[in-house]
Amino acid sequence: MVLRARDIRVEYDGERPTRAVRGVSFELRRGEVLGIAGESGCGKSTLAYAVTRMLKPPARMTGGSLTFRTREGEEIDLLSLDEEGLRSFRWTRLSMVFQSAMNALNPVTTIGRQFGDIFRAHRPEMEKEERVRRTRDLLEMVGIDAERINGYPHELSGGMRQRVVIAMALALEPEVVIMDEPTTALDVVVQREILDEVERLREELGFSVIFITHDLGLLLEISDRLAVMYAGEIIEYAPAEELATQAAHPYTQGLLRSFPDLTGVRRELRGIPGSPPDLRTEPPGCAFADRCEQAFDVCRSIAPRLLELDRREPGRPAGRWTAACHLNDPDHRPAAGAPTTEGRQS
Ligand SMILES: Nc1ncnc2c1ncn2[C@@H]1O[C@H](COP(=O)(O)OP(=O)(O)OP(=O)(O)O)[C@@H](O)[C@H]1O
Repeated sequence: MVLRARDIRVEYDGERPTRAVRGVSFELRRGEVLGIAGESGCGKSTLAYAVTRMLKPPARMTGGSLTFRTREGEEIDLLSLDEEGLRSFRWTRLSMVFQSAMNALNPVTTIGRQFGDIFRAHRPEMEKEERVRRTRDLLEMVGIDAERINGYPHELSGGMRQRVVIAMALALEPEVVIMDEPTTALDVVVQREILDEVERLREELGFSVIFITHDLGLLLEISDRLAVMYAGEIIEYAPAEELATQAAHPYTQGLLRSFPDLTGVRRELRGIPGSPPDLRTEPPGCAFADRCEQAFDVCRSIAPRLLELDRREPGRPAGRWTAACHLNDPDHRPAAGAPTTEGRQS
């Protein structure tokens, strides 16, 4: 384990507060890619900002704990770090790449100087020569000509700028990199090249990744395990490979039906009808019930718990599979043969 989040809760203050993250727990293992999927507005980015301690008002963390275990074995309570502690923690232990990150590069400063700023702040002992050498290495590592060190961001394409941002995130050899829609703004070919690059670097350098996107197909390809979010909660958490064929939660099943089969088999594409609930409200029962084809009476009155399922993870003994759906709960699911469908409300 490198990062453990327990019962994270985040609200956006307001007349009626938006409860954007509602008790999320996960454990990131060393060297793995953990994918976080879910429709727009389900709280993925808010969770990423909470984990990196970058939430700004009106967002407020109202509960939970975050523990980081360093490669030296020391446990750090991230919520107890002060500004100074956070500054040295970010970049060196954990770094972030956000969707618009490529636009965050300073337009009037050379690429080399922007890397230099990171090294000067975190490795003050580094000589100038060493900083330049390291920057050139990093640029080449992400497939950019080292001569670009003296260039400006506007001289680079969007894909190249995003590569620069990824190189910066890796500059101090962090143990965890959080990527929130890092390639969404780029065309498919460039996106693929960058993802292949990230995968290669991860194998070479051994960092763990939390990868956030609404693109479930992409996540199934690149993740070891996947957490599916709905209305601020993780509703299924499972090994990615198996999730594609054995999803336990009707919402995950719906997401899987919403994009073409990776093997190219033609099938009818059906999105999930309806839209996610307003996160300022808190109706009883399962947040997905109104959109669920398999909902039954209990779903509208009792919120399902995230339960461990009896699923095997071949070759991965430590694996766990959890889902929050009454259909998987022996205490609630209808008896075999009984009707399970009330019919979807429209
Ligand atoms: N600054 C804010 N003030 C109030 N509510 C906010 C704010 N930012 C986000 N929210 C709300 O918090 C909820 C979660 O948003 P969030 O951006 O985390 O979701 P997401 O899954 O990352 O979606 P997307 O992929 O569109 O970014 C949404 O209901 C959103 O409207």
